[in-house]
Amino acid sequence: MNFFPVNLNIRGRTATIVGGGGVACRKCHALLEGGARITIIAPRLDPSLGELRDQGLLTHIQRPYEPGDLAGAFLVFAATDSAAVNRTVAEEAASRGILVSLADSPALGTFTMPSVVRRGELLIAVSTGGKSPALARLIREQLEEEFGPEYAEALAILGAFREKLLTVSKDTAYNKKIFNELAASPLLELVRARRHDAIDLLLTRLAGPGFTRERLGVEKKDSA
Ligand SMILES: C[C@@]1(CC(=O)O)c2cc3[nH]c(cc4nc(cc5[nH]c(cc(n2)[C@H]1CCC(=O)O)[C@@](C)(CC(=O)O)[C@@H]5CCC(=O)O)C(CC(=O)O)=C4CCC(=O)O)c(CCC(=O)O)c3CC(=O)O
Ligand SMILES: NC(=O)C1=CN([C@@H]2O[C@H](COP(=O)(O)OP(=O)(O)OC[C@H]3O[C@@H](n4cnc5c(N)ncnc54)[C@H](O)[C@@H]3O)[C@@H](O)[C@H]2O)C=CC1
Repeated sequence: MNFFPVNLNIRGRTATIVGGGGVACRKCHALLEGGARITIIAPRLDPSLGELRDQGLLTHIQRPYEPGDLAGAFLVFAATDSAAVNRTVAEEAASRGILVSLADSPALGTFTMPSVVRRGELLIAVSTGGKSPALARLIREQLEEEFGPEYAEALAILGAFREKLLTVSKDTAYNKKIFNELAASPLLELVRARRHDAIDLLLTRLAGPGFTRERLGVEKKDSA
């Protein structure tokens, strides 16, 4: 399956999960990271999902799925242990033009979930086209070793630096040159070594005195 990757903004949008077991639980955690409003329709909820419900992080409708349940959903997950129910859910989603993922038969849906590494706003997603979720997980674990927490901080600096340069300079060719230089600079190593003064030197040498971490609003104190 040649999937098409996108990054969805689901903040405040409704994701409806039919089924409340282990699979629903995994989807639920990923959805909460994206800021979705979650509705779960299931006669039984896994205890970990019960905790999320008690914390007000999801709405639970405690009964089996009924036609019409998907009204208002932006995304749908058919995640029951019944293939027949999952198919019926997928048909309702399709008739309403809502994106749907089936836990048991990916080819019948319109999307699947990748395995994900997050470092701040850096998002690395791995899909195996449904061929081997176990391999997706293994690759994710390898990536977690390679891409440490320093990427979150470096990316915050790159983002603030870019936003400011774009507001003060309209010279696209010049800006592009500076962004490429900064992305290829030792910024990551400097962040890793917490050499904050050296980072300020690098930023100001590239773009001028207004570009210290303090002025960019991304300051961290030097470690002792
Ligand atoms: C198609 C897809 C649809 C979807 O759910 O979106 C799907 C389907 C199925 N998964 C199954 C099994 C397992 N799933 C996992 C784990 C994950 N599964 C995820 C995604 C996907 N799973 C989508 C494709 C992703 C891709 O293309 O790579 C991850 C990446 C993300 C997430 O779930 O959020 C998450 C890893 C999170 C992480 O740790 O990083 C493990 C490993 C484990 O649990 O350790 C196993 C056991 C080992 C194995 O089977 O490989 C079964 C068989 C059930 C049975 O045996 O009956 C089916 C059904 C089928 O294949 O038909
Ligand atoms: N996508 C994935 O990563 C994986 C997919 N699977 C597949 O997903 C299915 C679900 O797996 P688990 O969550 O582990 O199962 P589970 O048995 O833990 O949970 C099933 C849930 O579905 C609910 N349910 C059953 N009938 C329903 C109905 N008519 N309406 C609403 N809810 C209903 C149950 O109350 C329960 O909450 C498995 O049968 C398997 O085919 C399994 C493992 C991984």
